[in-house]
Amino acid sequence: MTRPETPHLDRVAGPADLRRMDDRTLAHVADDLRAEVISAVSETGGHLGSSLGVVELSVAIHAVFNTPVDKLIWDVGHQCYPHKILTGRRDRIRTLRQKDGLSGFTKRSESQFDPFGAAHSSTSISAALGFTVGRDMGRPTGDAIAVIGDGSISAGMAYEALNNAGHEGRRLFVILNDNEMSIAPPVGAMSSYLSRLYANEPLARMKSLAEGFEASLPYPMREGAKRARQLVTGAMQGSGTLFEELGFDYVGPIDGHDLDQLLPVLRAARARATGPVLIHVCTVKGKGFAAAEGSADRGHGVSKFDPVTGQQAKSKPNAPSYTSVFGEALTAEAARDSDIVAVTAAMPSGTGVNIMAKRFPARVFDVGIAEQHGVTFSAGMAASGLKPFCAIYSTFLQRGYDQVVHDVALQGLPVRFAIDRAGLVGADGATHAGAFDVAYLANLPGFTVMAAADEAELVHMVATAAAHDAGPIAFRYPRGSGTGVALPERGTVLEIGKGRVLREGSDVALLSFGAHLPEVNAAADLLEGDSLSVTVADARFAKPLDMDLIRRLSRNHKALITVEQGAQGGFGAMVLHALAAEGLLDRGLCIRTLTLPDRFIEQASPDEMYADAGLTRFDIADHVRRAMRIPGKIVSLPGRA
Ligand SMILES: Cc1ncc(C[n+]2csc(CCOP(=O)(O)OP(=O)(O)O)c2C)c(N)n1
Ligand SMILES: CC(=O)[C@@H](O)[C@H](O)COP(=O)(O)O
Ligand SMILES: [Mg+2]
Repeated sequence: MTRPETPHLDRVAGPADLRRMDDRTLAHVADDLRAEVISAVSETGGHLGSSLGVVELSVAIHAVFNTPVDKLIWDVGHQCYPHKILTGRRDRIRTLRQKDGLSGFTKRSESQFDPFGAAHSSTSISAALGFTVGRDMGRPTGDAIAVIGDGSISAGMAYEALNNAGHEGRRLFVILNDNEMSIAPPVGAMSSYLSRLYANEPLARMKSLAEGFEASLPYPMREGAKRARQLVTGAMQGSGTLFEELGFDYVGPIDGHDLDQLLPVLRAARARATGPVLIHVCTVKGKGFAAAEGSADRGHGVSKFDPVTGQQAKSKPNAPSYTSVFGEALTAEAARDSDIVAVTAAMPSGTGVNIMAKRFPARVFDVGIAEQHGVTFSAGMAASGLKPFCAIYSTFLQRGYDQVVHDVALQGLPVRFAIDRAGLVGADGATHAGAFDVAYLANLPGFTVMAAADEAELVHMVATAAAHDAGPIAFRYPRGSGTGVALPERGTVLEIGKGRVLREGSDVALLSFGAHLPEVNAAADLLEGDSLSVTVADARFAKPLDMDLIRRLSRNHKALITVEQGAQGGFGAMVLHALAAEGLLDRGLCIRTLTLPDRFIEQASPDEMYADAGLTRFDIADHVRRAMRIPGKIVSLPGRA
């Protein structure tokens, strides 16, 4: 595919080159940069819309601030592609999100221009404040600049940071990148508040710096700023913006695609700020690429596409996604039981609850990026007698863990946790890999923890969760397509704590928990080729464990191997504890617990990631052969500790 001509961008090896350019040239660089982002992402897929929205902002920040001495922290980091191109990574930008390629997020190990890694939202202001303290305590660090989106600033953590930063009063820059979009349209009172500020155009007031700041702006912006200040002050009857009430100087809103506004405002702020400043920048998600700007999610996450038409490459899966099966099954249960409600934290389509929302809009709640609140809100609804399904990705639920423990588990409330993206997810990499949920849930008293081996099992688990009022219950399932099994007309309520045996053998028992079952079955086939007689069982439950099944497997086989798509401390650990407690390990049973290794797995395709983790069918078979001491058959498994 022909690549765009980018003569101005070609002159930029790093931000220092931007600082030598005049403002007109910077505008040309921005145009080239936009073309380069579109061209690169058309080959890799990724977070296109957010990156296109900050092209001018990326140029302006690097042109005005002294990065990497000044610390630029992108919230979430999904909008960092222009930043990567400008900071010496252009030659690798077409490896984005691939094995051994550039991360799709900021990453400390990748560049000195990424001072703080991210991928989960709303951390940037806290991290930036940390850098300012480092600076003020003599560390070799300059200014700290956090760039945070209107979606991400709706999270509790961002308010905690604003509150603390306003109180600290240290010189700190927060740039609010307001594109009036999250992944879905943003929700909540904060979003409405920002829209009202947005409506107060034209721009600029800055309470303590106001006169000097306005004087430093070029005419006619100076006049606009003065007018806006009077207008806003009048309109708000003398009160400041929320940010000012929190101790920040507020500048804005300004047009984030106009370098003639961005550059002078950033320069003035940099020259004059003595305390925390919030610069409110309005941008368009997907800016400059019609297919992105015109799509419902503004090109938030795209697969490879035609850079001219924007047409995305669509793979044709031969099975529905787990997410859509969950959404349909939940909707079917909700149709039968009007007490069922659902909660999502800003991911209605990612979690599939949008399917229920179409039919029962009043019973589906998008709380914004607010996992902690989402969990306790669900707990409150459960306490009132409703049946909440709290649908949150495995890694994002980590953020609501104390709420899971303190508000749900401790009170024994029947919140149903639908945990999508369990296991390795591919291109988003380690930050989004759902590795820990079994370990962090199965140790909680009273919790029931299930994992779906295929999409039909998922339907049964939704029915089981709907029927389960005895306490909290969770079911996990992976990203992507199911296995293609036939789906039941209606889910069957599973007996709590009962697994199932899928094939009976006598030498070795493979006890699978969750969606790795096809790989476990394939390993069993390999082992049967070695004349081993193999039992394959699907545990279904990590808690409570099916002790009858585990006793039987441990007594009737020479080896018992557990397999799961999760970290150490999860299902295998539960089985080991139970076996040890019953003295079943004392009789020479050979047992192995196959989990993800004790390290983070870098981005690649899910299959490549499981190979890296040592969890392919060949790895499983080799573990069995080693356990059974069958030398000579073992395939080498280098370095997978
Ligand atoms: C804790 C957490 N929850 C959910 C997400 C998923 N997520 C990634 S980007 C995003 C929307 C962010 O919106 P905004 O900050 O406005 O940035 P924009 O995409 O509009 O540029 C969401 C919900 C996440 N990364 N982290
Ligand atoms: C940046 C972010 O957190 C989301 O956009 C995430 O990449 C979505 O992942 P899925 O594609 O699995 O929904
Ligand atoms: Mg946004």
